[in-house]
Amino acid sequence: MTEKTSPQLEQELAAADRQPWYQLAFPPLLEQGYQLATGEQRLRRYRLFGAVGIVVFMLYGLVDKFYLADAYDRIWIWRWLILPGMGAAAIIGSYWAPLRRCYELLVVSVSTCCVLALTWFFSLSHMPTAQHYYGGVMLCLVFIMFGLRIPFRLACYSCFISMSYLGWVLLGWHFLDEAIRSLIFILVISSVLLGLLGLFQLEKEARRSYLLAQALQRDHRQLQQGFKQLQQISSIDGLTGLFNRRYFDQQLHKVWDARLHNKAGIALLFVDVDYFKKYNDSQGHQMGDDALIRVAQVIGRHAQPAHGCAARYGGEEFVLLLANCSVGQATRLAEQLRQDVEALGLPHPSSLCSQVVTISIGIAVAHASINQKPDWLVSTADAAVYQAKKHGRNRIVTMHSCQPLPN
Ligand SMILES: Nc1nc2c(ncn2[C@@H]2O[C@H](COP(=O)(O)OP(=O)(O)OP(=O)(O)O)[C@@H](O)[C@H]2O)c(=O)[nH]1
Repeated sequence: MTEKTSPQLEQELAAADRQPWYQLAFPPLLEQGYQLATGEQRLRRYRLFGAVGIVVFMLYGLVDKFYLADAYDRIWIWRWLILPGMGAAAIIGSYWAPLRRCYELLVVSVSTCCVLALTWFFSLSHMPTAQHYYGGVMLCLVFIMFGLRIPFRLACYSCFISMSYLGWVLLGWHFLDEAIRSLIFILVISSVLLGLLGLFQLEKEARRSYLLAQALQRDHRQLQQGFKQLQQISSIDGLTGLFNRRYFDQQLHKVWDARLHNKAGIALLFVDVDYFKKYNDSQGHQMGDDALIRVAQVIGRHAQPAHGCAARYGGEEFVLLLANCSVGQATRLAEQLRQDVEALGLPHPSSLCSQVVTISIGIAVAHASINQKPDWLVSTADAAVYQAKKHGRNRIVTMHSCQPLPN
């Protein structure tokens, strides 16, 4: 079965296509799908980059010893224990399902804490070397944006909080020249703005790719549905709903080829409605159509879809193909079919053989063989039905190949 695109998803795909360039969120159903589709990948990235980030953050502890020597006593515990511990806890927590819903918030919180801590570290020091620590702040923010690649919206919050605290610290950091402090702030804020712009583009691209993939999947589903409908239309008879001759021909060859090395017999029942021209002439064409539909329904009930098919061969002629069928089984089934049609009791006053609509059935049974073509079944069943007509109609005649057949 091809999966159908839900109308809501269809609408949302169209709406997402018209979204303004600055909008990053999809409509609800699409957004849910996007989060689901990318969730695992993001989680893996947070774990891997988070672990690398923790190691790098701790390595800088060696630098603190020389560059922030006067504040090292207060810093080291944060640098070596508290912040790496928070990071490690967040990574371990990612394996705990209830935490996954708010996991991104946790990642942003921990990484923002690291930026704030870095800013706090150098604000504690009065060594001239401390001013170089703005580079660390920048590095940390770039890592959050392009290493962890957190969502743009959360990155904005993180940058806003970090920049506010940095600005506040720089304002009160009087031992450094005001011009240098302004330069530091401008450098950091401009790199943050450029970073955010890049992150916005990255997220936009990722979302556009997802949208494109969804639209392609939808088109693929629609094509599959259309193809299936076309296949059905091209193989079904419009009046009776049975398969048409085209489909029957294909099935006959398929069944025959599949049983070339099989001992089971293949039976073909050729069914012809008796005196149907007279029925049409007396009852009218519309009634004739109705009678064909009723007869077709009975024939359809005797079909075994897994091993053959029932089809309208043309006009008032039908065929019933039965694989794995002996002469005895085919004859019994044909007799039952004949009786069932008769039992419909469709009045046929102009028939010369009965008061009701009846059928004649020609049966051909054979083993599939490379020395014989499957068309043999059709011509033989046709000849058999001709015999049935000749001998009075409303009867069955069986013919089979000269090779031994199962009874
Ligand atoms: N109502 C209706 N009639 C159809 C349809 N297709 C074919 N027929 C009619 O079926 C009749 C078949 O007539 P014949 O081939 O002479 O066969 P018959 O009258 O049944 O005679 P026997 O087969 O010898 O009993 C023709 O009158 C066709 O017009 C159809 O779709 N609807």
